[in-house]
Amino acid sequence: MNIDSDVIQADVLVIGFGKGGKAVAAQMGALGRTVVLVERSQHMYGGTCPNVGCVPTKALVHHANKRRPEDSLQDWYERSVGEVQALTSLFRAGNYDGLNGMDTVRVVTGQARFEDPHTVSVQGQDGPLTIRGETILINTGSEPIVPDVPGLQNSSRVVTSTQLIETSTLPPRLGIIGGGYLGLEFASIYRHFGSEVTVFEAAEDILRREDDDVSAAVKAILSEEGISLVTGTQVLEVDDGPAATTIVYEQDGTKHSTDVDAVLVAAGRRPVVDDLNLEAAGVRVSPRGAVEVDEHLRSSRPHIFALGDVNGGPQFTYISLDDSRIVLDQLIGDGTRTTQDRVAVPHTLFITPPLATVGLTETEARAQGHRVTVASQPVAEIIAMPRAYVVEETRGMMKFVIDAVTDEILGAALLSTDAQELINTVALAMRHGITATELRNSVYTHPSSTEAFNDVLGTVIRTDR
Ligand SMILES: Cc1cc2nc3c(=O)[nH]c(=O)nc-3n(C[C@H](O)[C@H](O)[C@H](O)COP(=O)(O)OP(=O)(O)OC[C@H]3O[C@@H](n4cnc5c(N)ncnc54)[C@H](O)[C@@H]3O)c2cc1C
Ligand SMILES: NC(=O)c1ccc[n+]([C@@H]2O[C@H](COP(=O)([O-])OP(=O)(O)OC[C@H]3O[C@@H](n4cnc5c(N)ncnc54)[C@H](O)[C@@H]3O)[C@@H](O)[C@H]2O)c1
Repeated sequence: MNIDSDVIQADVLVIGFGKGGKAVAAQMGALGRTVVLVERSQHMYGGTCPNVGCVPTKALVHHANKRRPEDSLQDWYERSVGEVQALTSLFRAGNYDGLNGMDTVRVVTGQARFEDPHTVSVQGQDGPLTIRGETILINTGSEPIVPDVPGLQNSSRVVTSTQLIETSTLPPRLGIIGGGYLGLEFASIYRHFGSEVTVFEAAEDILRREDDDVSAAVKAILSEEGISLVTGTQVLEVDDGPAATTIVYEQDGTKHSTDVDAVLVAAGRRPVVDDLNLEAAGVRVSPRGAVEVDEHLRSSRPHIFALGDVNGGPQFTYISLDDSRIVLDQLIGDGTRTTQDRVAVPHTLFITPPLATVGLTETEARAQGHRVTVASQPVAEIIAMPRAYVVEETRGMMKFVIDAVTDEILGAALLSTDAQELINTVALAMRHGITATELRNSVYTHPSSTEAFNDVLGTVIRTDR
């Protein structure tokens, strides 16, 4: 690493230890470029996903579902939180050592702030430092939005997802504001741990993008599990009492209230840009608060890129990773790859069983002018998939939306055990033009969940003539 009059020089300076930035850092470091990666918190080496996001929450899904009826709720929960924290520590250390252990890469711990378009100052554990980067990557992620509800900001029982998963006391009653990805996943996790859960969603319904049959199947599972979904609601007030917090809300013109022991804010996340002093760098921010980027992820300063949640794109770890491919293509490739190249990007909502989706819904496909064939089955009736019975999870359904003329797979919604894996096969098939008939007639291992495709794709429930 070149040290020139107290200024550290880097070929590549990465701000934030997110997925995309660390992938570029590792690749550029391996090519012999000097890389400095600045992360503001020693608890966040590796970024949101392995520390406070995907990994711990999916580990909690796993632990919550392993609880036996005879286990004490609190003991099981506390043990689970401990095990998940041990796992995240392991991943955190691995992330730090993996990068900092490279001769060409240095991880600096502290808050980064632009001084000019090429210079960043760092305050914190390793600071004060000044770092000059030829190329700079902003990869600072996102943070929870706390809605402007009276009492919410100051309530001692309001928590973010990060705070909740680190608290070893199970809230007997959990209120969740927001019924999106976070809200529904946490509702499922905490219900399985034994909390009474109420979700307050402002929109008229949850999963509005999904077809009615799919969202009805999800809602049936959630409500059979005892999760209360309050939709089309406005939370009016959050009121701390000595023993509980009262959530006052309005639904259908009537005021109601519910007492809870903890309130999880799950109302969306916004890009982290506030402390970066982007004005000093001449980097523009969009009206929605994200770093403005073009399809190659270059900001208004072409040597400064933004990757992951901070650029206002879809907030998923695999999108941040894909951002790294675009940036690497700019730095060392032929520079043709863009955000527009992404097709058939799948998503999974990790309730139990998970809901994984890709492509168009039936409604969207018709709206786009396709004549549609729908193949669908409840999981319990898929004879070719004994795995559902083997793992004792026969709830859910699988649905494929197929072009009735070309046999092209337009989309799928899989509410099923292993759906988070299955959907990647469907997405790959869609990307490579494999038809519904080909996917149906493929040879799959037995007993596996993929075998379901042999049955479901042959079970046409309606087709447009
Ligand atoms: C509870 C939860 C569960 C999720 N589950 C999933 C899931 O199952 N699957 C999925 O794909 N996605 C999931 N997500 C979303 C996913 O975690 C994010 O989309 C992804 O982690 C974003 O990564 P990133 O590269 O944008 O940056 P991040 O991983 O968010 O990293 C940004 C880093 O920048 C640091 N930083 C910020 N400002 C500064 C500064 N000024 N100086 C230095 N460092 C700074 C932060 O401390 C942080 O470590 C989940 C999110 C949450 C909150
Ligand atoms: N499995 C996954 O891939 C996964 C899991 C968790 C989070 N994430 C990512 O993290 C992002 C953030 O998750 P999220 O669930 O916070 O955001 P979200 O945008 O998915 O959902 C937020 C929900 O809160 C509702 N809402 C907003 N203000 C409200 C209010 N005042 N009262 C009631 N409801 C309100 C919105 O209508 C929306 O349904 C997601 O968009 C997703 O990209 C992904």
